[in-house]
Amino acid sequence: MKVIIVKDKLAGGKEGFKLFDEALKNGAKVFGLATGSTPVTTYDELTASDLDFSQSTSINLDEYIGLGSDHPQSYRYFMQQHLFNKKPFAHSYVPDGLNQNTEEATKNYDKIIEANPIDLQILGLGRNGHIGFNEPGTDPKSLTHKIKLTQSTIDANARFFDKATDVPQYAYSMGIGSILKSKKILLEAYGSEKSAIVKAMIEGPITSDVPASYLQKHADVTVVLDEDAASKLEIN
Ligand SMILES: N[C@@H]1[C@@H](O)[C@H](O)[C@@H](COP(=O)(O)O)O[C@@H]1O
Repeated sequence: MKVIIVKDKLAGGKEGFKLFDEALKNGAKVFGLATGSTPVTTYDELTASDLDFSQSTSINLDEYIGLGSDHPQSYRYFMQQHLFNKKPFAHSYVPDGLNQNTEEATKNYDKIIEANPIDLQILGLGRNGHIGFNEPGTDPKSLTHKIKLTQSTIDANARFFDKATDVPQYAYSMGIGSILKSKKILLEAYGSEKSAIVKAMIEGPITSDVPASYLQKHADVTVVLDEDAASKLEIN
């Protein structure tokens, strides 16, 4: 893993932008995208730039089950607000949270990922080490699946909802196996509340207790951290 430590998330957004810029210039066609507060500064850099994604495809990691594209907390809505409305892609895929037929929803999404191999995947990091919504214990070979969110994830995401009981309990998520098939991976993490899990991801054993630790097996991962998120690392 290549680790880049920057002062703050604004500087992190610039590092993230560089990877998108470079990938696009090197012919990347498919971008795997993430939600959460972490990638926002990278998306801000992208929308402020003259990069053109109108011939590109985007595939998002995950979506809450039960929330449609017009729900302000759905990940489709988030992506429209933070990126797609300002920087359109030729095709933008997000799992269909309103499709209650798990078999159909997950298989459809796997077909999309198979037909569009991801050149660059951007990831955030859950406080319990999840990537996408792949909670601890998820099979490292997993494809798209329905997942029951852990209480820690529901609590962490409750800040975006009126009350904790409004947070959906289930989500569809691209699997760890699919994430690891991406050609290049960029993971960003900011803030001291991520420092322990960042250390476990980079310096700890590869274990299903910390899904992000599987990234140690991938040949081309760049981790962008601010000083707080990096504060527990040995290299610091
Ligand atoms: N499914 C998303 C993840 O993809 C994201 O990485 C995580 C961290 O969120 P944040 O970036 O706001 O810390 O939150 C959610 O659970």
